Amino acid sequence: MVNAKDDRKFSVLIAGGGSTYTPGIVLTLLNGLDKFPLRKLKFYDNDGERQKKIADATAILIKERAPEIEFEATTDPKEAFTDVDFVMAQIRVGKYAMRSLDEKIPLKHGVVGQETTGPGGIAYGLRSIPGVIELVDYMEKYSPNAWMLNYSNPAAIVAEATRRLRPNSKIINICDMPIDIMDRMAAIVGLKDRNDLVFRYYGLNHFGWWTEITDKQGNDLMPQLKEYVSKNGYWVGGDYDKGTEASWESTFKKAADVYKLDPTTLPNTYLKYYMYPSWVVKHSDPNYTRTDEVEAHRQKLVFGECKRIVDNGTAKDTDFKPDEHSTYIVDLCTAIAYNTHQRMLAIIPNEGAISNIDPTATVEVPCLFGSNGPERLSMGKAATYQKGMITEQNSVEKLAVDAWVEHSYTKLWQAFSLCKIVPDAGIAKDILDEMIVANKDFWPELK
Ligand SMILES: NC(=O)c1ccc[n+]([C@@H]2O[C@H](COP(=O)([O-])OP(=O)(O)OC[C@H]3O[C@@H](n4cnc5c(N)ncnc54)[C@H](O)[C@@H]3O)[C@@H](O)[C@H]2O)c1
Ligand SMILES: O=P(O)(O)OC[C@H]1O[C@H](O[C@H]2[C@H](O)[C@@H](O)[C@@H](O)O[C@@H]2CO)[C@H](O)[C@@H](O)[C@@H]1O
Ligand SMILES: [Mn+2]
Repeated sequence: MVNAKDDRKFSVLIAGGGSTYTPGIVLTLLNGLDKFPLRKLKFYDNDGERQKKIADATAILIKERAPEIEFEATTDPKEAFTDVDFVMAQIRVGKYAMRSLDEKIPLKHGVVGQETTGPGGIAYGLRSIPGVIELVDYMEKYSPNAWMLNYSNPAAIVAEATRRLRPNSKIINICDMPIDIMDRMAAIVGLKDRNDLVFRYYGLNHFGWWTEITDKQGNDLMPQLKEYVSKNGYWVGGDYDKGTEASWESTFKKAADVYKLDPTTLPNTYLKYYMYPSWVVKHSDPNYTRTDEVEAHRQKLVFGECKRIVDNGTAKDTDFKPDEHSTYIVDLCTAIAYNTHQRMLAIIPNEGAISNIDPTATVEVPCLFGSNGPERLSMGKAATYQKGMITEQNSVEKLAVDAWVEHSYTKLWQAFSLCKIVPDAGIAKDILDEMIVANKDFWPELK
C-alpha cells in the first residue's frame, strides 16, 4: 500500500501498444492501482491499425474500472513520449512475418530456427537495434526523467547495443523467462510464487543458471528442486499448466536433460537450444514453426477477445488477466517509483558482477531496484563450463552489434559461425546470404 503522505500518480507509456502482451499489462496495472497509482496510460505503436484493436478494448476496460485514468493511443512519438514517467517497451521490428523467416531460413539449412537464439536471434537483433534506440531517443527528448523497462527482444543484443550506443540512458532490459521458471520452482516446493524465493543466478539473457535458491527463512531448496527437475524439468502439470501450449510443455520438460550437464546448478530453459540443437531440429517442422503457432493461438486469442469486448461494449466478463510477464514489469516500475530495493533480475553491463567475465559483457544478474535504477549484486566466479559458454555467446552478441555499427559483412559472418548451434562457417554463410535478402528493408547494407 502506498504511503499516505505520498500522493504521486504515474504516467505510463506502453511502446508496442499493439503487442499481444499489452492486455495483460493493462489488467495488472488496473488491479494494482493501490500499489502503483496511475494518472495516465498511453499506447504508442507504428502500426496504428493493429494498436487500435487493443486500444479500443482498453478504453472500455478503463472506463469501467478506473475512469479517472486518462487514456490515449497514438502513432505520434511526440504525443506518446511527452509527460511520461515509465515507458514499457515491447516492440517487434518486422513483426511476425520476419520472425517466421528468422525461424524458417536456418531450419532449411538444418540449423535451429528460433526467435532469440542462433542466426534467427541475430537477424532479429539487427532489426531491433535501431527500433529500440529510436524509442530511447524519443524518451530522452520528450521525457528525460523517465525510465524505460524494455522487453523488446532479443534482449541480449538490444542490451549490448544500448550499453554501447546509449551508455547513459535510463533503459533497463528485462526478461520474463527466469520469472516464469521461478514461479514454477515455487509451485514445485509448495510456496505461493517467486516472491517467496531468494536466489542467486548468473549468465547472459536466455543463457543463465541458478546457483542458490532458498526460502525466506534461508532453508536450502536446491536439493528438492534438483530432484524434481532431474525427472520432470520445470513441468508442473495439473491446473498449473492448464492452457500451456505443447511446444512450451516440451521446453519445460527438456530442462531435465539440460540440468544433467551441470547438476550443481539449475538451468534456464533456453539452454536447450545450445546443448541439444540436433534434437531441437529433429523436433521442428521447417514449414510450421513457433510463429505459426503464436499466430494461430496467442495472437488469435488476444485480438479475438479485444473484438469481443468492443462488440459487446463491456469488459466486465473478460478473461484477460495478469501473468508473470505483466506482473514483473509492473513490479519493477513500482520498485523504482518507491525506492524499495527489491531484488530482481536485469540484463546489465557486467562491471564485475561475474568476477571472471569481461566487465564489458552484458549479463543477467540479480539487482536491487531503487529510484536510481538497478544496483547489481556480485555473483562471484563463473565455473569453467559456464565461463566457456558465456564467453563464446557474449562474443557472438558483441560481433552482431559490431556488424550493425560498422555495416560489416565479415563481423556478421563471424557472429553466425561462432554461434555454438551453427556447425560450420559454410552453413553460416549460406544462412547469412539468405537473411541479407530477407532483411533488406531492415538491415544496413553490409560491406
Ligand atoms: N524479454 C522477454 O522476456 C520477452 C517476453 C515476451 C515478449 N517479448 C518481446 O516483446 C515483444 C512483443 O512481442 P509480441 O509477440 O507481443 O509481438 P507483437 O508483434 O504482437 O507486438 C509488437 C508490436 O510492436 C509494434 N512495432 C514494431 N516495430 C515498431 C517500432 N519500430 N516502433 C513502434 N512499434 C513497433 C508492432 O506494430 C506490434 O504491434 C517482442 O519483441 C517479443 O520478443 C520479450
Ligand atoms: O514463442 P512465444 O512468443 O510464445 O514466446 C517467446 C518468449 O518466451 C519467453 O517468454 C515466455 C514466458 O517465459 C512464458 O512463461 C510465458 O509468460 O510466455 C512468455 C512468452 O510466450 C521469453 O522470455 C521471451 O523472451 C520470448 O519472447
Ligand atoms: Mn526473455
